[in-house]
Amino acid sequence: MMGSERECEISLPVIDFSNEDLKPGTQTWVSTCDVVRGALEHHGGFLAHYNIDPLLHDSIFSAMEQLLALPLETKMQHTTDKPIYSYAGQRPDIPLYESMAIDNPLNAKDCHKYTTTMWPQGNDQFSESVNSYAKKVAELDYMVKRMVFGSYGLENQKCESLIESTDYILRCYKYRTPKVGETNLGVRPHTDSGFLTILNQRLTGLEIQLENGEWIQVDASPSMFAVLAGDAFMVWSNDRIRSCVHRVLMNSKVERYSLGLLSYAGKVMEAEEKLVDEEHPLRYKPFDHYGYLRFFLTEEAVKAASRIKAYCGI
Ligand SMILES: O=C(O)CCC(=O)C(=O)O
Ligand SMILES: [Fe+2]
Repeated sequence: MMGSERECEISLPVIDFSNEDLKPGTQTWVSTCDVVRGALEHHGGFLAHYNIDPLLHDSIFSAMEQLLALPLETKMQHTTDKPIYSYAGQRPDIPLYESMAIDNPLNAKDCHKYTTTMWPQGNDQFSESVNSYAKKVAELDYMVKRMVFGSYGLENQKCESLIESTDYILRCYKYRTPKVGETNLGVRPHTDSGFLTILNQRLTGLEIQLENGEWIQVDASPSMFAVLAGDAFMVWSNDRIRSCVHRVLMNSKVERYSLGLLSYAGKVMEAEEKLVDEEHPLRYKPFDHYGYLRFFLTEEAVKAASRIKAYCGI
């Protein structure tokens, strides 16, 4: 199904990224670029149908179950110098939630290093699954970014240099089931602080808020990926694209696992100059993504109506 321009204004399109005809230069590519951009401008996201090898899907999810089943002290080890939580959880306001981040999962050596921190005796299956899965989902990330650049009429070279200076994180989420009387809130409504987030969930629970305020439940399927713009994409696009509001509700009787490939700008980034004009005056100062992540948890940020505007809005 390919939503028309009108359709993607009212609902979240499901875009088929496994279509063989989806190659730069084809008519399908050109029309898909516009649907991708339309969905990101209206809702901050869309759903992507993207096939991954079922064996890889099974192995990455069992790898994540193993990881999150490690003792808390093991999971809480410091694994990155970046200002991100390598382990997040044990929060009284969202007691069901836990997550762990693997820094630079596209690099086999970094996957191996992370793995030996968690399993000093080694766990090749874990590090290989992480690396293969991240590489496969990164292909989708590149395609989406190329399409957005294409739809705005920007040179591909600009996209290549953005991708080159991008840092990736693979974050895995686990939600336990609520106890009697406990909230079923997994994660409260929020936008992500990154550039683009690509989520795949093992069980339903993820919900996306449309432009009109309506909440849409995302289906759980190995080939269904939610592609969500984060605050940095909003900065880059000078507010043409909005960051996607989403939340997680635990409505199942078993633990829920979900996986996200998150991208961050590794270099100071400015709003794309071609997206600044009289009708769209410059809205942001140069943006230091890691500076933003450090700012993100300060009291000033928590109090702000918009954290990104508080950090670098003009
Ligand atoms: O569990 C999920 O699928 C997404 C979690 C999420 O949105 C987040 O932690 O930022
Ligand atoms: Fe999120």
